[in-house]
Amino acid sequence: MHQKDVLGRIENQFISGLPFVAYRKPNASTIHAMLQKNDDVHIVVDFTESGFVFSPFDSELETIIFPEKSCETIQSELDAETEKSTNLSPNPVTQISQDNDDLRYQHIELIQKGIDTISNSDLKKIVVSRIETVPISEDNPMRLFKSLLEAYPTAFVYIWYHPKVGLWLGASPETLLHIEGLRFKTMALAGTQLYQNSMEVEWDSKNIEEQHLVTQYIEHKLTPHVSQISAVPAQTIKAGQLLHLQSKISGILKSEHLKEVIFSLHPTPAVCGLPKHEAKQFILSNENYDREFYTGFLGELNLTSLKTRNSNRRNVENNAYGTVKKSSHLFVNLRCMQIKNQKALVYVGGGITKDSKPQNEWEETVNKSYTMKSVIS
Ligand SMILES: C=C(O[C@H]1C=CC=C(C(=O)O)[C@@H]1O)C(=O)O
Repeated sequence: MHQKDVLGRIENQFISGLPFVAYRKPNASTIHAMLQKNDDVHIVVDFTESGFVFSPFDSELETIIFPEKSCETIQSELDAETEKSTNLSPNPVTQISQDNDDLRYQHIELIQKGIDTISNSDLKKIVVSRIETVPISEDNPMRLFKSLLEAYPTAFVYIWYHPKVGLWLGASPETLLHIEGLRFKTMALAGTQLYQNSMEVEWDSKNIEEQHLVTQYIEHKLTPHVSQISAVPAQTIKAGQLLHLQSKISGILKSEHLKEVIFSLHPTPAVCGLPKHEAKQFILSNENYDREFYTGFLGELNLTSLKTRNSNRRNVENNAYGTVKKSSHLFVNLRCMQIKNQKALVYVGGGITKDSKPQNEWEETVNKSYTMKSVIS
């Protein structure tokens, strides 16, 4: 299939009010889409199901799945034109409108409350977030999806729709879990600064410590579930016009049962805080809005693929005996927006520690908001 055919099929699905997801994995050139055949809301029971999952921030709430068996799956390679990045330039942080003054005041108050709570408790980190509402004239979300594909080739770019739940788009830089058989990969992502034409940047102690806390937490939480685990030292990575610190963590799981592994991580300190329970309580009582699926996770769950034994083998007969491998590829739902009533609800947040400076943390959320806003206006 060609890209325009896949985009045409998902557009028809949208017009018909039927659920679908379309996505492109980081640095990949294939668009995948799953089109559900009716508008039932399917809920995950135990994470042994196969399909595409969409899970909210609050892990007490239900995870939605487009089950593989209830969907038509289609795919296409990206057009050459879509594949090359448009290299969006960063919008200046100085364009702050009157509306933004109120948002700024409220968010700085929340950040300060986070810092005070950390100073007077055992909390080490809290990720506080906000929502920004942007009017949109665009009535065709496929164009937004196409712009995201063009702008963010290294991100997990998606559009997800269910008529009974909502319409979401995003370009996430963060893998929650990638599992093939028993092998897993994940990452500890934290720390943010604006990209200014160089990857050779210095990180201050606040960002280094914040990212280190995330790495330690992930290693600690995964230890009971793995027979092997290792983390590489943090590196600077680019996500749109932002830089983050990232450590890659990988190893071997003890069992294929994913539910415990997923929820030992989710929500990670990259989106919630440390200790997890106390940070989540702070968020639910103080943010004053519902994160819904922002900082939840989404992606392929238990999809099967046939791996041939050895593609170099001369013995063609042997190649016929491949092994069926299950794989899951889940991403954290960051740098995302929900489209509702001709408006884009853009979600942004950042990690607060005892060393946070409220004005800097505010500006960080403004910078993060441009990942979505740059494709809207
Ligand atoms: C919570 C967000 O980012 C997280 C991921 C990377 C860096 C982050 C930070 O520097 O605070 C956040 O933990 C967001 O983009 O809304």
